Amino acid sequence: MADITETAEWSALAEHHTALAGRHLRELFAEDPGRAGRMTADAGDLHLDYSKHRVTGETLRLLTALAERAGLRDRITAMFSGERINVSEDRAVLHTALRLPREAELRVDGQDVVADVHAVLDRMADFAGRVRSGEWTGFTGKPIRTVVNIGIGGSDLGPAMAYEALRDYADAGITCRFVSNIDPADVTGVLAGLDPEQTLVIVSSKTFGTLETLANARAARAWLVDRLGDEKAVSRHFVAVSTNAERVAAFGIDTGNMFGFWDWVGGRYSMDGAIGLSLMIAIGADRFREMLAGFHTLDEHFRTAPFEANLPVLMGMLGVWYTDFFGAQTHAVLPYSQRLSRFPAYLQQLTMESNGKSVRADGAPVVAQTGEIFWGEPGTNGQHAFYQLLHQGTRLVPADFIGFAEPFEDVVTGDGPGMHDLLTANLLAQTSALAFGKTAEEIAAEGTPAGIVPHKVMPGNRPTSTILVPRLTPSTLGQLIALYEHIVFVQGTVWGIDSFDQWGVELGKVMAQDLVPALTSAEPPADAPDPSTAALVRRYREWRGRAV
Ligand SMILES: O=P(O)(O)OC[C@H]1O[C@H](O)[C@H](O)[C@@H](O)[C@@H]1O
Repeated sequence: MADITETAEWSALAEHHTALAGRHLRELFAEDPGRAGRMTADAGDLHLDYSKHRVTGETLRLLTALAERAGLRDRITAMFSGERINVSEDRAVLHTALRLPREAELRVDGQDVVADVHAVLDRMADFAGRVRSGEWTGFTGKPIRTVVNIGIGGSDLGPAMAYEALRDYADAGITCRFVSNIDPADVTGVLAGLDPEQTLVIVSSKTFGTLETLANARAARAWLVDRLGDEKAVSRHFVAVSTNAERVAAFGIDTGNMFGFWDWVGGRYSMDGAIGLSLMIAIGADRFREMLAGFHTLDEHFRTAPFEANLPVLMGMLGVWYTDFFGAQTHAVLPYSQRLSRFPAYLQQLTMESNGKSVRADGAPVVAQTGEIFWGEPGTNGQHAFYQLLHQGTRLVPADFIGFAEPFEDVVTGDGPGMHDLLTANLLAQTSALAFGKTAEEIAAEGTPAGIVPHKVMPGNRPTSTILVPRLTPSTLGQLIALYEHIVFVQGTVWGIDSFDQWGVELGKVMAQDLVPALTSAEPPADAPDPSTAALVRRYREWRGRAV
């Protein structure tokens, strides 16, 4: 694989960065006010304003040239057609197939992928419909009122985030709860107060071998059997989502109540397939399909739009710009929507598990910084917590602001304004303040004492994307998720890494299993992986009243 940093396109960007790095967004706007109108792009219902970035038209031209040079065009074709681009696991990467319309055609190794996807969706829709209508009952004949999804990572974050995002559309009186952590406080807290007769547990695990999920599932099964007094109750209250039927059966869940997916769907790319069953039960199959159509809209945009008007390409390459040329370490994502409170956490897995790699797909070391550190909180909460650092800290933190024109339901008291307009005013104020700041002269002119002026200077020149969306719906949520999936893909392509494996999480899992006996054995353990850990094991055992 060629070294991307040795290409003429990379060098051109490095030179351009030297020329541009000292320029302020104030100057860039003063010289070219038209950039506000020009530096926007639309995809589906998403409107992106990227004019408040430290870029000129030339930067964009150079960034898209780098994307071309990295082979992005061919990589897009390869992914969408089912080539095995996940090389370290020798798998195709076809989450985009999960949202292909029924009439689409895609065969991989002779297999009709679209037919397979829709067969599962139809089974999910049938099951979800029966649960929603009350036709599917619990063991004692009562309808289901609460769905508990047990899973972790990609088998939790997607549905948990999306359920929260779309809970206003949950119209069948069924609520969802999510259990992920192996901390017993999680499962205990979630099950507390639930009526087992009206609770459906979905055990979600691609591998069905994940320690946390199996431990939580056993805990939930024990709770159910204990309360209902009959093992036979399990088949009415437990269903599974997995790629591994054998393990599902071994756990004691009827594989007739299992919803499958395939090894070509990565865990963090799976919430729009069977892993979304809890969400589908909450909002119904029609809404779920609207979400899939939203995903597909962005897929088609990514596949076909020219790079200079392509949202994932633009945003992905802007991330490369700040990561590799400005040395930015992190990337804030700031949804101005309480409903998207779990979106940053969802994006952390999507982006950081995908692109947090130090070797390229060919096994050679990477040649540039990879993997932006994603973080964020919904606005306006973040404003009263960490925005101080965004505005006046020493670090450059590019940020995505996501806002919606229409609330699901506004609150207006007295003569208004409504709370939603106040929310949006805050979003716009923040991006403007971050970009343009406030100079010492402006602050002094307000009569500020000289000693205080430096404290109040707002440096500005802090780059942001603003994504405006008409309203948060199943479709626009699907569009937003697909946008970030493809941003990850664009960056992974430039960095030359396999964005679809996650070998880095394995060692800790194995070591945890090895440490269990050291913590629990009757006799003091003979060894530990290292002296520090040995000392901590001793202290833990002491406090647990075990022999040391
Ligand atoms: O769905 P599962 O097989 O239970 O896996 C759950 C999660 O655990 C793994 O450790 C991976 O890091 C994640 O990518 C995955 O989503």
